[in-house]
Amino acid sequence: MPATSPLLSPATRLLAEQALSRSAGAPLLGGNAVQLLIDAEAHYAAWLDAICAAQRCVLLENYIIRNDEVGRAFRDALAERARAGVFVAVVADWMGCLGQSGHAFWQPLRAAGGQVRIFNPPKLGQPFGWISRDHRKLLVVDGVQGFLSGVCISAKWLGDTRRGVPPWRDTGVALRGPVVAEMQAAFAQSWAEAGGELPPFAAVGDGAAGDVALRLIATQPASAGIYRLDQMIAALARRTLWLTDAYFVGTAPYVQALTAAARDGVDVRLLVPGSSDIPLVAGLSRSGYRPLLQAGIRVFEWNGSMLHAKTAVADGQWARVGSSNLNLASWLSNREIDVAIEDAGFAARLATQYEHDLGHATEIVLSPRKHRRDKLGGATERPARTRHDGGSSSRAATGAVRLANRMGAALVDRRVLGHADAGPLALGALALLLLAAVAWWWPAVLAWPLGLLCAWLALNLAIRAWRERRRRPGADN
Ligand SMILES: O=P(O)(O)OC[C@H](O)CO
Repeated sequence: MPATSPLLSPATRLLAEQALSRSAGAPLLGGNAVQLLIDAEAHYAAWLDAICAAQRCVLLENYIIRNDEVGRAFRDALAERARAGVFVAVVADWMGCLGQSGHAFWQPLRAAGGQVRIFNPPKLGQPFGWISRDHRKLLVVDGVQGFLSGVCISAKWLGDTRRGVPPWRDTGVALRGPVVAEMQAAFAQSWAEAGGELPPFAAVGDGAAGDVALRLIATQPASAGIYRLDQMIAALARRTLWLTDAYFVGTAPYVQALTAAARDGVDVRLLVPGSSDIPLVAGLSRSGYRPLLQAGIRVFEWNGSMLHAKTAVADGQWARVGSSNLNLASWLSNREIDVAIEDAGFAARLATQYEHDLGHATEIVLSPRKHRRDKLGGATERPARTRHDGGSSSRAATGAVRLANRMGAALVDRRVLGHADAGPLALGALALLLLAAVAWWWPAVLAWPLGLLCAWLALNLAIRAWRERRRRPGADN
């Protein structure tokens, strides 16, 4: 499947290389060194070590940076480097950080000379602009060391020993080599999007640091590189495709790609949280298991506090690690950053970790009457649930999209619905019945919010029209 796979002839390999480059929108870069990072403790140690040793610049972009002991350790390390004359720039997402950290949290860093930009706060003229989030987890230091991951900066990832909550399971990588210049360029785009250009830096180290070939896929809203790549990998996999995801809500084309691979005999596995920080989404994700299981895909639920990793490993040759969840928010509307690695050594390390993770997971199997959960050998009991503070843009979106998909399919008879669709459909029917009752007896309860929504949209459209009218002709060229 991947271009380097020994399973392919040279001609097929060339074709696969072309297909992967075009679908990802990213060329294959050789000469890199990659280190696998497992769980937040290893991440925070490596990230803080790199920040504390920075001599020229630190570029940090993260969806959530929380005002707790972990967030403050990062902020203080960044402030110390800024005081020492290092260029420090931080992009944090407005929605990810909502209720997690505010203006006052960043004051010490700004006072030390560091710069902080909050990505995409609500703006007049963009009533649905909030949907697009900066969901990346990226750190670049001195142009020579880069990190990307699923890990945010929050003590939540470390668990809570007093309450018996183990650390979250998450995955990232530390990178050196030519890819770091690409990571820096990806940060520069987010920085510019959040308010203005980065100052020019001295040339970054782009010399070879190892022998790993990879693609850096830094997506922007609607660029969909990861969406195309995920489907392409499902199409090209020949023996194994092992996926881990925190908020899986597959679209029909993606589920079709996975089921087609499984029906061709590919060993397709999906590892998802058993106890999610968003129980509603976990429940809705579960309702999508049946078509996967019926096609022969093996589904596993993690028994720990929360599985937050976003990884894929295929045919012992290809691996993906990063911030993208397998759902529409990540595929189409967010800024994400992932790395697709074509290296047997790295793929073997990730596959070994996957098998280790399955030792702490419960396999979900179909039974004639209901789903039955089979424990794997060595599986552990599920610990206490995680706290439900903090938010992901994926969460509400994934639940709403799945429910809307089911209802849409039922109403227009677009696809065959199964037993597992009954629950969401009944929920939708109940909600619509309640709405109908409210509209009948208390119309003002619906009319007022609808009127306000229309006024709000009208105001935003008018502002947008006014701005467009004031733009100089040709300003887009
Ligand atoms: O959107 P994610 O995947 O970074 O997840 C964020 C967490 O859900 C925060 O609780």
